Amino acid sequence: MAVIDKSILVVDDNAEILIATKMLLKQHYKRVVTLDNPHNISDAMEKESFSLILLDMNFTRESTSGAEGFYWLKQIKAIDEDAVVVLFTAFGDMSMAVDAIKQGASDFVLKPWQNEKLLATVANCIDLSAQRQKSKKLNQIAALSLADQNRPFENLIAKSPAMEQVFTTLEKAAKTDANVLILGESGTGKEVIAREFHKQSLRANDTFLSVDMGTIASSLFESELFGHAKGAFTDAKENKQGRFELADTGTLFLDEIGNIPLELQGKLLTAIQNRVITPVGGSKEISVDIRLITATNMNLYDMVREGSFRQDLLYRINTVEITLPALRDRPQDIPLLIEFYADLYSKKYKLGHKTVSDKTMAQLLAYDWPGNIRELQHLVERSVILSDGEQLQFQLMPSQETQSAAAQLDTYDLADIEQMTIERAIADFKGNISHAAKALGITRASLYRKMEKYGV
Ligand SMILES: Nc1ncnc2c1ncn2[C@@H]1O[C@H](COP(=O)(O)OP(=O)(O)OP(=O)(O)O)[C@@H](O)[C@H]1O
Repeated sequence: MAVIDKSILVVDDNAEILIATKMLLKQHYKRVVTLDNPHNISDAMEKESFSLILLDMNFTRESTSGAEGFYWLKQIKAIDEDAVVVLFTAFGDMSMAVDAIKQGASDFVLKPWQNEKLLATVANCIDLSAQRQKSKKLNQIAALSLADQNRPFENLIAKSPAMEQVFTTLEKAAKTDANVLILGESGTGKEVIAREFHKQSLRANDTFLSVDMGTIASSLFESELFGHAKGAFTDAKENKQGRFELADTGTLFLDEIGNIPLELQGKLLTAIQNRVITPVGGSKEISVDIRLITATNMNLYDMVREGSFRQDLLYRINTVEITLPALRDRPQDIPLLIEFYADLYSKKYKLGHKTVSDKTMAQLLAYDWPGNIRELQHLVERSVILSDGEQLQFQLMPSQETQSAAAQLDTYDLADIEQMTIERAIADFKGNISHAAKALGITRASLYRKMEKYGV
């Protein structure tokens, strides 16, 4: 019979019981650790993770109340609330069993035990806990992916020669586990390409987890990435897995990698190098198997020169490096993208087929597209909704000069001033949302909210 790669801890003051359980369990489980003194439990748990702990209920001679078992159960749960504990007692009764389960034990075994029954209980509890862990992980992934569910589509429009180069690299590198760095202006499709890498990789059937480092408060970076132990800080009410652990066996996409503060860059480097993380407030290292893809619209090479990005981290994440062309540099794709989104939004809003006149298309081709495909997508959506008749009309963003003149308009309306300032910042930073948000003194997330509000 195959031995399962799991560790089990048995705690009992009776040496014969320890020997007997060890001999029995060793035939089925790779590692069985025994302790005759419950005071050593926390040390043992610090050193390794156990899939199950078999715990005696009475340690002091003459003791039959089970109170000690309940005490140690509580201690174990305080160290790891997900620990699977099966209690052992010679004096079990139903009410004690119910109490033990209420206090977090997974099951109860009466001594003397029948080997078959003990093995079945251990196997069931381990299975149940694995299922619980899996569904906990899926729930956390589902919560994180809620925003993704609103993505209108997964298609990729790219026929231009500039994008061909990108696809050649993608085809060569997708099936390897090499780290990938995707560079490019905001809205050029970095996340779309990262997803494509995942879809074409050997991990395609596993999780793709995207984390926008631009929207996480810097005080929470570490716990978001590496997780935290219960009690690690005031709000840490329970153990929480970080994004590295949630993406285990899949792909982790760290967007806006340039936003990671220097102090965390070293920790990130260690995690990527060793594929091992330690949750905040935790003492145990956890191995993670992830494929790392990162992206940014910042110039990481300049940041290395300025000392705000670690060179060793850059060389670790850029094994494969792709720079996505700006939309203005792939004009062949503009008509295809406009057609695609016009069709998508016409169907979405049930507004009938829409077309673009040659004159309008010429204007669109000559336009600079500072916000790249994201801007095109929003413009087409707005145009589908607002254009009268079958032909689409567009309101293109005024040039920087017109924008500056507009900013000097004499108005006291705060909302107007806010909108103008936002438009000016976006134009000044050529659609780079991170830089514009920084200049405006707000987060990227709140800049996006304001852009939505003003229809920028
Ligand atoms: N090739 C493409 N075909 C169709 N739509 C695309 C393509 N590339 C990107 N898009 C769309 O453009 C929008 C912006 O793409 P994405 O979020 O991937 O850009 P980004 O470069 O990651 O932006 P940011 O730097 O702001 O995070 C998305 O709505 C995406 O669906």
